[in-house]
Amino acid sequence: MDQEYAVRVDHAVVRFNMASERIDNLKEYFVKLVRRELMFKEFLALKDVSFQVGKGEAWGIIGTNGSGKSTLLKLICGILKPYKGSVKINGSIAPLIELGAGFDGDLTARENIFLNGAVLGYDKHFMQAHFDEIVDFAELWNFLDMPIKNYSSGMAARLGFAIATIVRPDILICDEVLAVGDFAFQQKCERRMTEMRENGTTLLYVSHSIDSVKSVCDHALWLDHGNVKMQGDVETVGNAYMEALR
Ligand SMILES: Nc1ncnc2c1ncn2[C@@H]1O[C@H](COP(=O)(O)OP(=O)(O)OP(=O)(O)O)[C@@H](O)[C@H]1O
Repeated sequence: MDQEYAVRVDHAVVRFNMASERIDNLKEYFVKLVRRELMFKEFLALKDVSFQVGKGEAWGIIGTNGSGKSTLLKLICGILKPYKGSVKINGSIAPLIELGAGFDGDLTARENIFLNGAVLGYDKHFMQAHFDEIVDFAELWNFLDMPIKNYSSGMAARLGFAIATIVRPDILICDEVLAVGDFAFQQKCERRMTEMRENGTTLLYVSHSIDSVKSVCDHALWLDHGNVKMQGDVETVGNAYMEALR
């Protein structure tokens, strides 16, 4: 019964330490450290977040700038560790979080497809078998031998999305990356997310577009200053959020 969840977050707290004064060089840092003059200001990006995502569910994570959405996704992917609380995952995760995080700017797109595949745990043969499908989806046949550093952010997002979704993960995590794609590509991504959902993939999706969240997700989690303001079905939570923004 307990294995029915894909993601379970229990009372998670994420803390960042920020130096509260400007330190100009390493020497000054150590002098202050030795004299115990170094002051840190703790900042809780997530204060007490609990929610559970069932297998096959699609959750939209919504909230204003700085409310903790990306921090929550990074916590779920294991990029960040909770200061308190716990995160449990059932299944393989494909994170699509930071644009080009799995890319090397000096390598060509062709090389990066294999590199990114390896990062996601897939061998060369698997990537070779899916190569055409990836490039077709990203619509980047004419730019395959260009180094990724010359790609626009939208082009890099297309390629990242095409790779992350070809591998059919159990759990797909998408941050705002899709926002940099043009409208036609956003529509294409939404269709693919819906199709993956129909095949049982669990989805966590951060977006500022409530319409997009409503069209792809069945649940929503509304974050506000690092706390859960509301969670539940996407219509109710999405509408309450829109109402609060007015
Ligand atoms: N590495 C870090 N060090 C210190 N503070 C951080 C760090 N990463 C994020 N924060 C802070 O945590 C808070 C939440 O950031 P987060 O990126 O999760 O917000 P968000 O909801 O995704 O915002 P946006 O809608 O603007 O993308 C912000 O106040 C941010 O400044």
